[in-house]
Amino acid sequence: MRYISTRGSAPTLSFEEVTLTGLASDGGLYLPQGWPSFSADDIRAMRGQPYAEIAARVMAPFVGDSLSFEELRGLTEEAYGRFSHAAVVPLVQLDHQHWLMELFHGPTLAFKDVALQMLGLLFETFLARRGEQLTLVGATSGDTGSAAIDAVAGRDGVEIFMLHPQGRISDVQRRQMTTVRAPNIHNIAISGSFDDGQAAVKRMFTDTEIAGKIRLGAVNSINWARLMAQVVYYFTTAVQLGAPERSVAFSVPTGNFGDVFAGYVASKMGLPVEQLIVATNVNDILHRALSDGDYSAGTVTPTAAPSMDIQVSSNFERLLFDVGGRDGAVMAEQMRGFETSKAMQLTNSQREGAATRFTSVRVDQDAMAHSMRRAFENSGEVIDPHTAIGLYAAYQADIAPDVPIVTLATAHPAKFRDAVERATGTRPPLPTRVGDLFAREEACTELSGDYDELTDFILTNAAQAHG
Ligand SMILES: Cc1ncc(COP(=O)(O)O)c(C=O)c1O
Ligand SMILES: N[C@@H](CCOP(=O)(O)O)C(=O)O
Repeated sequence: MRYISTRGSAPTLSFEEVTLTGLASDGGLYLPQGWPSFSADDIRAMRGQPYAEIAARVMAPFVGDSLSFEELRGLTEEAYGRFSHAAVVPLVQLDHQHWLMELFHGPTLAFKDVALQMLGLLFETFLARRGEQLTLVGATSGDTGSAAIDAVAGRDGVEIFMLHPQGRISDVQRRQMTTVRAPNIHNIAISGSFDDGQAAVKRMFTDTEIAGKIRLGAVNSINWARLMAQVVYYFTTAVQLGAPERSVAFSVPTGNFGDVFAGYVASKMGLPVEQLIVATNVNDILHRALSDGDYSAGTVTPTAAPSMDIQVSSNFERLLFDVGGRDGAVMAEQMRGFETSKAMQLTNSQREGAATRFTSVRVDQDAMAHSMRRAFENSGEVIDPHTAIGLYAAYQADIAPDVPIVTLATAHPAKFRDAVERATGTRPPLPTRVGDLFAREEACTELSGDYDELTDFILTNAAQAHG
């Protein structure tokens, strides 16, 4: 399997190279040259298999010859052995048509663990094999940060600089990052939004001065391996609900468009996906883009679902490239325009291509709170604000009554205790695996977010730069 950039002028790479590279040197995102496909028999044969086995089967065509199947299965067993639920990603039925896919049983209580536990092991395996080191840079609106830090803390060959928007994430999210003590972990709080942090991180990957000094790697979903690992749970869930004989719809709380894009990949691989419902909060660039072609970024509004407070959705570029005819030159031109004006109009072929699989719903703060209350009162389920947005959209969407609709429960409610308590009157306790979070000491550097200040800080503190 080879990987190509959405902007057409970066070198094509193997899976091992793409995992260690992150963003393409032309500023684009890497995608497989073609989509692997599974037959109905392949999908049927997944029924009853453990999560780690299905994960290895789904990832194998993407990994190609970078790992043998046995090596890959060894890694999936190790990664998913760290989850606190035997099913890894269990399903909970709410009523005759609605299910929750619980993605928060990993070490840091959000869906990011599913991919980042795997990515940490991939980094370790590939770097040891090459005898190389990697400096990871990432931006987080709350969950990627802690999952990435947990996945690499104390590991050889990697260090991480994680940027979060100061004051715009929950206390639990912040402490899950800043209380981890290991010499290879650097937390940075910047003034501004997640979008500001993500823009700085992306710029670092095309900065030749940095490339001359350290090797950078990505933990955000700009890294293809992140998305690959997220494709798996669409398969494990759909086969439990009757695939390949039965089609399933998914409602996905969306920000950076990574999780829902993984669902799109699953459908390209042959999984019968009825529809992908993109659920946004009031930071609704994706809803506007999918409903009337207007992809224009406004300022980010802080909400009670802070992990989705995103206006520039990185992975949307992957979708536009794929549905728009995979023309790197056209995509590069379109994205250059967007980077200058922060606005673009989707072409007709992009709109039509997206409409074949995606629909969208914008969920405001009142609807989100109503959704948390309704889940609690009707089913006794305490759900977090992000999941509530997905579930609200699931009930709004126009899906035939015999099609199961699965909402991705992307975070544990305890991560957002204040918002959950306000909506439901119930304060979820912290699970024991993070029980002493508020007794631990925090460590974090505060920076303005200015690009030169950030890169100076990274180059001054990166062990690799001095190694
Ligand atoms: C809890 C939670 N839900 C939903 C999302 C949105 O996912 P994505 O950015 O992949 O669209 C995020 C952040 O990514 C998140 O942390
Ligand atoms: N919601 C994310 C934002 C980063 O998205 P990613 O999937 O590209 O890492 C977060 O919680 O940090």
